[in-house]
Amino acid sequence: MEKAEIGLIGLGVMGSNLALNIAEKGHRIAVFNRTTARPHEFAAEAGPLSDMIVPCDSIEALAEAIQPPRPVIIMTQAGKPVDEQIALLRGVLSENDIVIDAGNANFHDTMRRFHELEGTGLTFIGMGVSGGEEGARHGPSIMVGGTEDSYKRIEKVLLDISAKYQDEPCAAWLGPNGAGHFVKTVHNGIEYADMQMIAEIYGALRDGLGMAPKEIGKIFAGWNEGRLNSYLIEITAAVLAADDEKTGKPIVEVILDRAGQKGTGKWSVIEAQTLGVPATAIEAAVAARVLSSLKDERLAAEDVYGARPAGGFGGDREKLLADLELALFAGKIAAYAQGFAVMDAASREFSWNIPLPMVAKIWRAGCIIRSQFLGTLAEAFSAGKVANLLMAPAFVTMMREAHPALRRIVAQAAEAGLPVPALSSALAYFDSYRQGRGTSNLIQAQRDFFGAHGFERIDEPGAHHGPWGL
Ligand SMILES: NC(=O)C1=CN([C@@H]2O[C@H](COP(=O)(O)OP(=O)(O)OC[C@H]3O[C@@H](n4cnc5c(N)ncnc54)[C@H](OP(=O)(O)O)[C@@H]3O)[C@@H](O)[C@H]2O)C=CC1
Ligand SMILES: O=C(CO)[C@H](O)[C@H](O)COP(=O)(O)O
Repeated sequence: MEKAEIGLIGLGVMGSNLALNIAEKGHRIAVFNRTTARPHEFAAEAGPLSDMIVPCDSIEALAEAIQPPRPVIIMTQAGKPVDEQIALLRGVLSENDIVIDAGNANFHDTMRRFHELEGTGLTFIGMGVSGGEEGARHGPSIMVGGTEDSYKRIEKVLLDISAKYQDEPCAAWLGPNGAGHFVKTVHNGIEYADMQMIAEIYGALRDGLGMAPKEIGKIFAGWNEGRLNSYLIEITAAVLAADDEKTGKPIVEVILDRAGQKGTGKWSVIEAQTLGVPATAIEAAVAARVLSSLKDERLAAEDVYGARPAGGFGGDREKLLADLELALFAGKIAAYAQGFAVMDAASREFSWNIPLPMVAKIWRAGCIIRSQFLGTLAEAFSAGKVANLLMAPAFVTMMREAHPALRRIVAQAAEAGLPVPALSSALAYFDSYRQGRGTSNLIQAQRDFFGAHGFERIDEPGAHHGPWGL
């Protein structure tokens, strides 16, 4: 039988769709799965693509089915399963073969795995894939970390299967070892912030203005035609328009207000803190998911403190809706500024040299946060390096227009008792970032007072102590 060009382990949601995508683009693929009946079922269900798929019922059969040097994609649950699959592959692969982890790995694991395979003759690639089920099937955004040489060896397949933005493939090599998975982690951190801010605006429309889901859905659909045009706004409109088959009610009304998480948002925040980069909107979004999970405690607290009175958002309705759209846009700018600052700091810390304009470019299509906004962002980064996205001339213009609306919405929400943690964190970040004279002179003095930590003066260099008279 003709040998396959590439292998894949893990025929779950992402792996099976990625395998179909690879097969459809003309690359013969060998597949293996822990539940060994699955590869045969999968190949049988693949219709006209079946001829391009080689089902394997053992890891040995997988290795045997691929033409050396073999690239093998692992698309299993992240963590221990990946280490287990690598251990199995080490027993059957040989010199120059490439092991590619395409799941949502923590980049520290990716760096460890990369170093563990050094000197074995095998090479490791950590590859972030975004786009969910549909993206994996028809074109995801692909963020690759590893040696440039190993990337070049799989580049053709990756460019073929990736999403295209105006014919430009949304796949790229972003740097050595952990760079690809780090970028995917921050992508997800930004995704958390985007989703949380959208949910906060939904809350303002639902609880502040008393609007019904379908009405809110139409507003989001309208916004999707303008500056907020993005996949997440588009699916929000679709979700709000959908009815539950069981009850006939809007589906969003029967879904519990408790969201789970798998770790990438939290990792973004941990790495931001470790690198000393403020990522307040992402932090607020992660915390909001945690708070959402405390459903019973929230109900008990509502009993104790009383529910907030309904409504609370007033004034001219058209102006208010325009403010809500602009507020979401301003929050988005701040969240992306934070995410890109985190990647920039990591790139310097780990000497990855991540091409930030390229990151923005490969996020323009295929991934969950794809948007018109990322086109503008890619142009801004390509025009020259800036300390922060908030300092890029195009974004200065946009933020000047948008931040007053964010301020009005956060103020109204606070007054009405409606939580808008990500939006208010984004505003506080912006206000702190553009405040030439802050208040940390007092923090310096306090630290010196209680711990003799010393402080800097505005009028002479060196460390000084205050007249505390202790
Ligand atoms: N779903 C999404 O939208 C996205 C997911 N990802 C990431 O892709 C990866 C796969 O996710 P997804 O496809 O959604 O997950 P699924 O749960 O759909 O599939 C998981 C796959 O992993 C296999 N697996 C689980 N545990 C083990 C183990 N201990 N040893 C070997 N194989 C194992 C399963 O095999 P079996 O059939 O035997 O159970 C199955 O093939 C994850 O890292 C996820 O975070 C990335 C981007 C988007
Ligand atoms: O990577 C993804 C999208 O880009 C996955 O869907 C991921 O699971 C999303 O994160 P979480 O489950 O924590 O919401």
